[in-house]
Amino acid sequence: MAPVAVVVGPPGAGKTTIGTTVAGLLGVEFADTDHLIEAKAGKPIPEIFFDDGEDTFRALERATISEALGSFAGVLALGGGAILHEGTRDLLREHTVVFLSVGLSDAVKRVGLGAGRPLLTINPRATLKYLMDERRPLYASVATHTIATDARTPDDIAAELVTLLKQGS
Ligand SMILES: Nc1ncnc2c1ncn2[C@@H]1O[C@H](COP(=O)(O)OP(=O)(O)OP(=O)(O)O)[C@@H](O)[C@H]1O
Ligand SMILES: O=C(O)C1=C[C@@H](O)[C@@H](O)[C@H](O)C1
Ligand SMILES: [Mg+2]
Repeated sequence: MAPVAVVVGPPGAGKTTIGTTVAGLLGVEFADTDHLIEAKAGKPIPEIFFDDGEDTFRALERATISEALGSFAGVLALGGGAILHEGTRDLLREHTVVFLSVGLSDAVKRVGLGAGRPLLTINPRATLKYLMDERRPLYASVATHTIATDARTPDDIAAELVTLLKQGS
């Protein structure tokens, strides 16, 4: 068993929004690894970062993704930084992985002040630019499909993704 699609991209790319819509259109379940991790840890992500540190969070994230890749058949959205972990990138080989790309100005509008995002609490715009520049090649390296999302509605993006999945290309 494997997800019909794994959705990756930076904070604000629309992974949760598009993933939920696509799952609805396909009649399958949607899951977000951030929520699975919070359930497993019994506390919110900012608390995991604060109490245990980012390395512990990334290890927990990798274990959660590994489990979901083998047991979940719906649309799976990953956390924005999941691809930073080499072990997680390795897990994604052989899966259908969709990179939702977004430029800095649309991402900033969508993320707002970064509330609830532990890595974006200070100067969200500059931090987001840094994160996106660092991560873009990593998202691209795991992606089987890339969809540009700037200035497009979630419904339009979701429809393109469903078409890509149905084509199996
Ligand atoms: N294509 C879009 N156009 C305009 N707004 C969008 C678009 N996609 C998502 N949004 C809005 O941007 C915000 C962030 O979207 P969403 O939570 O889906 O992103 P995400 O990639 O899951 O982020 P995170 O990595 O923080 O989980 C939401 O308020 C959502 O409604
Ligand atoms: O971009 C990131 O590194 C993160 C994104 C969120 O989805 C969460 O996984 C967490 O806040 C870390
Ligand atoms: Mg999300």
